[in-house]
Amino acid sequence: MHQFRLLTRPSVVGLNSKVSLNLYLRVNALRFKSDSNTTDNPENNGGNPDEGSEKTKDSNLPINRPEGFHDLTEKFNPDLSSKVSKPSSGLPAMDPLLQTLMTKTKTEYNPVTNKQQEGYEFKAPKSPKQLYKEKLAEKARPKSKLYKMLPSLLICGGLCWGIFTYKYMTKDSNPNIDNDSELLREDKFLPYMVSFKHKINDDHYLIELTRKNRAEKLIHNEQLFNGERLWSIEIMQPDINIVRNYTPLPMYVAGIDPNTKEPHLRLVKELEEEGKFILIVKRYNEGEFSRWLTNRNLLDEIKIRGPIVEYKMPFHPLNRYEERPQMSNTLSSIKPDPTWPENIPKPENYVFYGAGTGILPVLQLIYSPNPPRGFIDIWYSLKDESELLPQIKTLNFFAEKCGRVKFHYLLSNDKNPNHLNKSNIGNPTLPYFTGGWDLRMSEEVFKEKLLREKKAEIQRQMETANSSTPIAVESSIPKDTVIIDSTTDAQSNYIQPSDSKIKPENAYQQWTFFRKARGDSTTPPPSFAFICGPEKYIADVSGKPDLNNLEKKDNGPIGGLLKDKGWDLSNIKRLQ
Ligand SMILES: Cc1cc2nc3c(=O)[nH]c(=O)nc-3n(C[C@H](O)[C@H](O)[C@H](O)COP(=O)(O)OP(=O)(O)OC[C@H]3O[C@@H](n4cnc5c(N)ncnc54)[C@H](O)[C@@H]3O)c2cc1C
Repeated sequence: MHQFRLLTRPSVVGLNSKVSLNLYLRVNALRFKSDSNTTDNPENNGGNPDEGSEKTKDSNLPINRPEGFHDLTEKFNPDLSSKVSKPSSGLPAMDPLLQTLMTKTKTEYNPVTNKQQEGYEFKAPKSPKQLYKEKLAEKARPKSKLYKMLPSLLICGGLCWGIFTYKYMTKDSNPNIDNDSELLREDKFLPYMVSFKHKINDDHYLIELTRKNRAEKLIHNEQLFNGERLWSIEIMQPDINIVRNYTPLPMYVAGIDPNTKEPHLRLVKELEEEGKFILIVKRYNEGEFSRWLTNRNLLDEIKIRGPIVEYKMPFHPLNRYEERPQMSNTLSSIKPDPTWPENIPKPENYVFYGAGTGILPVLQLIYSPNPPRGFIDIWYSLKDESELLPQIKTLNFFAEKCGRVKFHYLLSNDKNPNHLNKSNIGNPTLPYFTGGWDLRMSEEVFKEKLLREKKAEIQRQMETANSSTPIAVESSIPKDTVIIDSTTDAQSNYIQPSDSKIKPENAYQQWTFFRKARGDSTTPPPSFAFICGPEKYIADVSGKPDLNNLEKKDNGPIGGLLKDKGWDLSNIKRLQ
């Protein structure tokens, strides 16, 4: 019974024939040994030695016939196992070696992984027909999506590469293609077009210029106009290759009056409004360029380079604080100035002497966002009032009403000469800010002011409080502190009192009720002067400028009216 079980097991688990045979022989050897032991032991046979010898005869058959495996399998055919031996008292003990063999890991036999196997099979070469069929089957096999899209992807890639190469190669060769995304470039003329033209009087024109493809160019949020600098543009006349400077104003045409045909001008306030500006051009009959420019028609292209910075406002500590609000088209919408810190030097005040189109730089300054915080006294010499657009006159009036500027119009013609004279020129004063020393000084002034305020507050409290509860205040103020009277404080005229409960709604209210009312209406003395106009005008007012040097620094000696009043090269700027 046991013999049969062991014999059949290799075929069940699928071990290879060699292993089966080996296992079988070893098992039988053990079995026979075990059987012989059993037969030798009369107890195991139920004490019958004859029976035991008979059984030995039967069970020894495989040893007597050792010819081969086939004989053994025949002999131990499973059918023979039905021959049940006489039951013994107990199962025979299993040999430990046999047990380990039986528990050995059973692995599936795989001929492919058998490296020792050698094949001598001859594979006949495939016939052309077979090969053809295989090729067809290969073609018919379904392909991945990417594989199918590969040709289209390659074509697209090739096309993109071709377009890019073409654009790159023709980028600079074709000057008419506008590849620049800037509104203005200092080193290159960019295309603008005439978007509006209006004749102001016989020889003055208003021209609105708009950057070509402006909407695309606004993505960079370029801010051209800022009251911190005075700048102009250079316009090129392509036919005769000459260039002239013009001063753009931060304005654009928002509409046209149907009756007067005059343009409605709006100030450029937001970044989205940039890319447009207006020029006021005087046409000279002998002037080649001004004639060409004023002859341009609507939508004509004009090449412009810039911004050419003519003057940059020097640094002032107030620049770090809130800006002065920009002018507006209505007086009530001009926001009041912020309350600037008291311990900072006051902003500088200026005087501007301009003639004809020479007034335009100061208009650019006061109309731009972040206009100068100081006061500007403006002396404007002009031949005829008609050369001034009514809307510009109105804006100038608004600026005056906010206490930012004062315009003196000097109308002068051949019949009624009214030139700038000595009486119109004031003396220069020292600037409020000249460097770090000023900051230290102003801090001291501020500390003293705080002490003074504290003392005043405590005195008020003492007056109103019950006499039974005196407050010890004097101890908080150092004994050697010098208290300056508020009327001598240089800052007091400039800064609106911070404890004021009524806040002005606009710049006009701020000026009228808070500053002017306190006797602040007098023109503050200027510490810097600008002179701009025709050559002769500049020479008469301040002497002839001389820019013939590498740094383009004005070395021309001071002269004219300004020299007599004590001005020098350090506090003037001649814009020619
Ligand atoms: C920084 C700067 C900004 C300027 N901004 C403007 C501006 O916004 N609007 C504007 O119209 N011009 C402005 N100009 C002047 C402008 O650049 C030209 O000089 C002017 O248009 C004349 O050029 P033109 O070629 O027609 O005349 P030109 O051929 O140069 O001169 C011909 C004749 O015109 C007369 N003339 C030329 N210029 C003046 C002048 N300024 N005053 C009096 N007579 C003159 C002279 O008699 C001269 O002989 C500015 C100049 C500078 C330097």
